[in-house]
Amino acid sequence: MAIQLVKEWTAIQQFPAATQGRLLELLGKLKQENVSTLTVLVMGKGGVGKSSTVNSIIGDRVVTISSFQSETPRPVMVSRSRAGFTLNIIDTPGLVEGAYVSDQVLETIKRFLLNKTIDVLLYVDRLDLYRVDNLDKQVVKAITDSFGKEIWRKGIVVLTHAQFSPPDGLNYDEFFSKRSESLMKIVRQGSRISKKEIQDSPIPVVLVENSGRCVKNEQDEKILPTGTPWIPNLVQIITDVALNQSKGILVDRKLIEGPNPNDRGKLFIPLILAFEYFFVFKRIQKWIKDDISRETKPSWE
Ligand SMILES: Nc1nc2c(ncn2[C@@H]2O[C@H](COP(=O)(O)OP(=O)(O)OP(=O)(O)O)[C@@H](O)[C@H]2O)c(=O)[nH]1
Repeated sequence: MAIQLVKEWTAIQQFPAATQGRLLELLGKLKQENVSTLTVLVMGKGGVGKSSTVNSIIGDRVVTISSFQSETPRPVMVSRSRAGFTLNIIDTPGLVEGAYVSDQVLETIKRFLLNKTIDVLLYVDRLDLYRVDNLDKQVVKAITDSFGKEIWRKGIVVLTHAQFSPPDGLNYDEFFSKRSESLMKIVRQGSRISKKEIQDSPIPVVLVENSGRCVKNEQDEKILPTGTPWIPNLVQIITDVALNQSKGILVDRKLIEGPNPNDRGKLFIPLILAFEYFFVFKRIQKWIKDDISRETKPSWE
């Protein structure tokens, strides 16, 4: 097995002091909760800004932008450590090829993740799009079928291109909430998570602006149109999700090679049928037989 080289997270010093302070505070919070490693999986369609988001979080060009044009797209894990804490971010190739979810890409991602625990899933898409379609649903379904619907309890929907101006007449917050709602509907449908489940543990939707032209505040931090410095905001939500009640998803052989994790209950169907046959059907049959044998013939027969 190859030894994973964990580099020191020196690029954190590239961030403005305010961002650096906030990030170190969040790492401290994780360590306080006895979390010393965090593995974040980044997934989504091609070209939505997955690699750019990884680079933005690390603060350096650690993965090549649009690097997955080669013939054999492969996931890449970037590991950085700081003050005894290790952050692993796994960038993955776009899941869609042509008009379909690529089984081959999905398979490569699953095998890459073998024996790793996913603490947080960043499901990346763009803010500046108006529609969701069946392909989006298929992407969510493919992720769910691969890792089980519990993965969404560790999920964050990340919307890139946040510095986008909605067309005339549409207010930014309104556009954002419409886009989030339609994406959330797709996540619900693709993962077969009920409305109630989502209400009980909502999946956060977080804005990101990877462009070098992102507006900055007085402290030199990259901000969203709402004024929020987005890097500490994203890391804060990653921390919250990592520390939530749900356990991380361990990608073991059973998960990769076994049946669809959402269909596991189906294994019990033959057992339930056998139980019904012997304990319900057979018993009723016996009662009827006993009843017939006990029956006294009416006098007119
Ligand atoms: N303006 C703007 N451009 C972005 C943003 N995020 C990514 N881009 C650009 O979008 C293009 C695709 O970005 P990538 O980060 O390579 O997207 P990806 O999802 O990793 O793409 P694949 O590797 O093909 O799966 C690049 O030209 C980026 O510079 C963003 O938030 N704002």
